[in-house]
Amino acid sequence: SITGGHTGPFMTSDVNEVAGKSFDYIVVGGGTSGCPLVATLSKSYSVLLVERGGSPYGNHLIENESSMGFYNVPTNEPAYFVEPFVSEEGVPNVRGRVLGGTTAINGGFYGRAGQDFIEKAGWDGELVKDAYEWVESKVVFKPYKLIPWQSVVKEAFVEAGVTPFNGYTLDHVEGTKIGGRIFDENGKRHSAADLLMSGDCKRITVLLNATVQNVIIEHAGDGQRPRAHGVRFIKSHSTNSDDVYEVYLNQPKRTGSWGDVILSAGALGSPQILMLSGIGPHEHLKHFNIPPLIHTTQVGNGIQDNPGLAVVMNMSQALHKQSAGGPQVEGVANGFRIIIGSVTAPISVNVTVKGIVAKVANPLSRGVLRLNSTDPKQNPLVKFNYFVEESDLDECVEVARLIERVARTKSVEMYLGRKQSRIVTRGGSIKEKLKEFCKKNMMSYSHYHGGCLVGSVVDEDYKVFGVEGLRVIDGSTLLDSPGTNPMATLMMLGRYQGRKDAKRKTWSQEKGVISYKA
Ligand SMILES: Cc1cc2nc3c(=O)[nH]c(=O)nc-3n(C[C@H](O)[C@H](O)[C@H](O)COP(=O)(O)OP(=O)(O)OC[C@H]3O[C@@H](n4cnc5c(N)ncnc54)[C@H](O)[C@@H]3O)c2cc1C
Repeated sequence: SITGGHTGPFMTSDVNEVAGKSFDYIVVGGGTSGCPLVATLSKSYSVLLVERGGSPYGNHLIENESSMGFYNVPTNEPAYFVEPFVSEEGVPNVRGRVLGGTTAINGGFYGRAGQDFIEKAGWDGELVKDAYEWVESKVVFKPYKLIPWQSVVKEAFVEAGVTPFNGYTLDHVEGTKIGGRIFDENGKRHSAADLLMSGDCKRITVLLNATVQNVIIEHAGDGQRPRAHGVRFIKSHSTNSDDVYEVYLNQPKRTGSWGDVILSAGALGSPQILMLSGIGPHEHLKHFNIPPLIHTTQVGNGIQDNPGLAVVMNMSQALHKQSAGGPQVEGVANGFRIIIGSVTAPISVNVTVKGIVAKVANPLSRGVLRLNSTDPKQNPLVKFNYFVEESDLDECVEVARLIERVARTKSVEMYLGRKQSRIVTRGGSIKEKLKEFCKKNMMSYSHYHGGCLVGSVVDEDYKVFGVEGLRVIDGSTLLDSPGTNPMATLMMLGRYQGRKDAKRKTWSQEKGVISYKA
């Protein structure tokens, strides 16, 4: 079933069940931040969630840890739950296209952001703690036991100097740790979609397989700021792009107050929808004949990705047989500047490879996102500008050195039965050579974020500057990488902002509402 047998919210792919109706809130994108946000808002308001993908439930490629990574086979099939994209510098990447968003396709490793990140974001520490705990009580699990490769890298990280060993912890602490994960002891994935079940299901409507094209924004005409009134969407899998549907926000009686349209469509999706709604650089929008509404060069700016490296282990055939699995152990090294982990990834049925992967935790290079087309189903153009800041390349050299140190530890040698040959420093250990190695072999760690930065595109309440009733809550708003893996903090953010809204608005208690009609 669409909810995997859970008693969940009403879910439909039938646009006619939703078109023309109105809700207190409309959330666009049922991903990492969107699902906890909807669940939380539903305690006080009626909420529509519009998601371009389908349901994750019953899909064994999503649900089973042992299938993890099979989806990495690039496909341009439009209904597939993994959407590939390639940055303008030619680096391949993926994004989730399914309820649960990227938590339905990711490695599932869960770790909170550090205190300094929370403080810099200006969030309320107590509310943040409550929000993390809420998420953790529902979808986060302590590894039942470490799989062999994870036990080996745990020892190897410590041997390579990633110390101390911190045991099991969800905190962002220096050294080696066993972290949380969204796979339970049976290897079943619990994506952000599961969080919807914790909402008031009677007040949640989930529209699947519907792609939002733009936000409906109207000028009041009396000197007031323009206001979001609803969204326009199309069927994700229809070839007839002329069929456009609308859905609206409620306006409570007697108050001038409205709910919001909230974009939670991720670092690629949210800036794209803002531009398609006329909010962005005017020259760029003009090029696509999009009626400009608010001129801001900031939308799409500041997008970032963490460059990383991966080394695949040279090993015997017998070891190839272990089933695939997500990371359980992570190292926080070089004064929080490097994150190191490992994977067991499938390359075909019954054959997996083992690798060590690491990323530059806080890159300084920033890129830009622009439209490719007015079709919301097309990926926008993204340029991350990897290594445009020389210091990121210097950090990548340290990443390379650390990976090689780990790969050549006794712990790894004993397990694999052979010493790993030099990979990174084969061409010489001179820094310039290592920089070349990094440029040639860098990969994305898929922790990309930014594009609707707090302070530039949205204010500290995540409201889009210049428009009433429009907000963005997802990875596109992050000013910096949380350093560690971002999923925990983005699920927390959805919960956190939902709770802040419950405090901010009391109008929902009113019975009567009048619906806005275009
Ligand atoms: C392969 C991979 C492995 C990763 N591993 C980890 C890990 O182990 N641990 C970790 O912490 N992080 C990991 N990450 C990163 C993490 O998963 C993401 O940073 C995070 O999930 C992004 O959350 P988000 O809410 O910003 O976007 P998403 O979760 O991607 O949500 C966006 C949602 O919006 C929908 N959407 C987009 N456009 C539209 C539209 N126009 N209309 C309707 N719906 C729309 C999408 O389908 C999607 O469901 C990984 C990422 C990848 C790609």
